[in-house]
Amino acid sequence: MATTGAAINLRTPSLNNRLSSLSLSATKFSAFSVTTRNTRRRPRFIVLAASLDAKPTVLVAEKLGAAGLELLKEFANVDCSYNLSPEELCTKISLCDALIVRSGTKVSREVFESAGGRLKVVGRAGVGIDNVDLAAATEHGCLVVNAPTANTVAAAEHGIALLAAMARNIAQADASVKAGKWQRNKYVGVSLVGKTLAVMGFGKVGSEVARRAKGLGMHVIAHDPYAAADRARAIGVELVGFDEAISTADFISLHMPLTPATSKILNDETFAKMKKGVRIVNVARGGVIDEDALVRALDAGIVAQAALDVFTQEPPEKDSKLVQHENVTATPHLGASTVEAQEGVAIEIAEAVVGALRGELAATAVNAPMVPAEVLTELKPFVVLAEKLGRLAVQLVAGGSGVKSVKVTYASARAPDDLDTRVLRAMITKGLIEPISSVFVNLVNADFTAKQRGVRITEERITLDGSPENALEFIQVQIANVESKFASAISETGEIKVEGRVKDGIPHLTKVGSFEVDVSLEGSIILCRQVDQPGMIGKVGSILAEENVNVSFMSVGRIAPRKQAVMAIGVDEPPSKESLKKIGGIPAIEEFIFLKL
Ligand SMILES: NC(=O)C1=CN([C@@H]2O[C@H](COP(=O)(O)OP(=O)(O)OC[C@H]3O[C@@H](n4cnc5c(N)ncnc54)[C@H](O)[C@@H]3O)[C@@H](O)[C@H]2O)C=CC1
Ligand SMILES: O=C(O)C(=O)COP(=O)(O)O
Repeated sequence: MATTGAAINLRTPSLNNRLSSLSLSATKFSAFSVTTRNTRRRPRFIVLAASLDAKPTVLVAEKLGAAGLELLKEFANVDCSYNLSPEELCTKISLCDALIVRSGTKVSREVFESAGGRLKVVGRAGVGIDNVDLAAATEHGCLVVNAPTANTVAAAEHGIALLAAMARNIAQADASVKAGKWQRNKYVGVSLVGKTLAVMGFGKVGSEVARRAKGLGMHVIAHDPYAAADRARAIGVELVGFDEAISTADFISLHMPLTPATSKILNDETFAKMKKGVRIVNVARGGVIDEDALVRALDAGIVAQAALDVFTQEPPEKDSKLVQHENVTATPHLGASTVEAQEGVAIEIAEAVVGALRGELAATAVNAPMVPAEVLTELKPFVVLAEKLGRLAVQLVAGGSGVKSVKVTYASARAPDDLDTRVLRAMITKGLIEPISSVFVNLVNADFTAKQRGVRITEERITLDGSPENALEFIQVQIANVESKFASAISETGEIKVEGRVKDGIPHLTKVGSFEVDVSLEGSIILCRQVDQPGMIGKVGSILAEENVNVSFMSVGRIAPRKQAVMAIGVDEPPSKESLKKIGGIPAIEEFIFLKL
């Protein structure tokens, strides 16, 4: 039943008038299309999909570098309110489009729930996002971005500072001198040179610590289940297993994130495996150490000293046994606190937040796929196509059918692993779900929302021959086990099927059911199935012209001359019910549907 044939394009600024006088027939061409240039609008790549007509409001809840604040102020109203109580934060948040925090603010589920859907982005001006409830953010479609690079060196330098200060009792000796004492024998330290340092977590900070420790003449080993051995080898570090790292080290420096898997990773059991007299530095997160177990290990002399920048509870209790321990050096979470790092972090997070509010995909998104900028640029028109195909497909479903199973097919000459379809899948989901619910869907919550609504989306790749110049040839969306309001949208295999391509940067609908059409996906669309005969385009065109509805694109796909045909008409304005009724009343028209894009 598939239709074939060439398409011709006639470009004209006022198509309706011409159509009514020309009464064009489709009989000469198995596919015929007319487009007007002036209807082209640059599709905006909206990820957060919220139109910010007024200036957005950004709540900055912790101190941020001046350069970052300036950047934010150019784009948004900035409310700097520090030291808010959890209740105050929940009250304020419903008036904010974005929130910027550091490690001192808990962005809990209640915050997202109190936001009433307005909060679109949380910016973490730093690395660790353990203070943000990511699951709640994702469920509420709120993007979380961080500033992962600007404080790396500062944190590594602080780690090294603590390492050296601990080994030479700097803090204790300083306090002693200030107390009027001169205790040269008490504060004899240990040397770093030749000692083994185990870097736990060989990421950005860990590898910078390793590099610096090598410069101090230390033997550096590292443990990181996800790090590449060649990256470690390149700086002369051997990657080893967890037990080997902790049992051979004279010094252990922690640089992994706090996650359920790393929570209390140092505990009674693991302290027991360490060399007696080991020294520990923690610039990561307090929660990676069982702090009570550390106190026991310090008391038992298993751990000779600890230098801690981070604590499970910040600030810790005044009488915390750990902080008060004479072999503990403590700093108040200062790892990222250098002038340089704070300026860098502030700029990094301000750019990420403004970009996200503008609808750009954030490169530092924590709860959404991170897609390289060049890939995004290439996929942009397909992203628009994907959403519109989803939107069209779901509007073709007959009421009460319930969308449960959707298959998306991507046809491309690219190798499957050379095409990142996550953004496309998210946008198809957005298109499918938004027209039938009040849920706001974006790249962040698309998969979650689909799952929650019981919509199963499967993806399939067709690898085409030919040059992989274009990222994609076409995208097909099929909805199985449903009835359609427009029977012609059901394919030979029984699913609702729509297919689209990008032509000249503009998304086009190129197939409905088994009918090949060609209509640019702008404005809205009328689909009609009719008996193929002369004068049909003209008749429909004149009805639309009567009420000044501008036709942007028109195409007819048919199975055979003078048999059934599907006419797809792109319109800039939605026609009135009366006009649609008149179109439906044309004797040769068997069924029709009006679809909003
Ligand atoms: N004290 C402070 O002010 C600062 C603290 N940080 C903390 O340092 C942590 C590390 O920061 P970056 O190096 O920038 O992050 P990163 O993401 O570059 O590195 C973390 C590394 O930990 C590894 N890892 C994950 N699970 C592990 C496990 N079970 N065992 C060993 N390694 C594991 C990862 O594979 C990754 O290579 C952050 O999560 C943050 O909590 C970061 C900056 C400043
Ligand atoms: O970036 C991180 O993970 C940090 O721990 C830095 O925290 P801060 O921004 O100084 O509160």
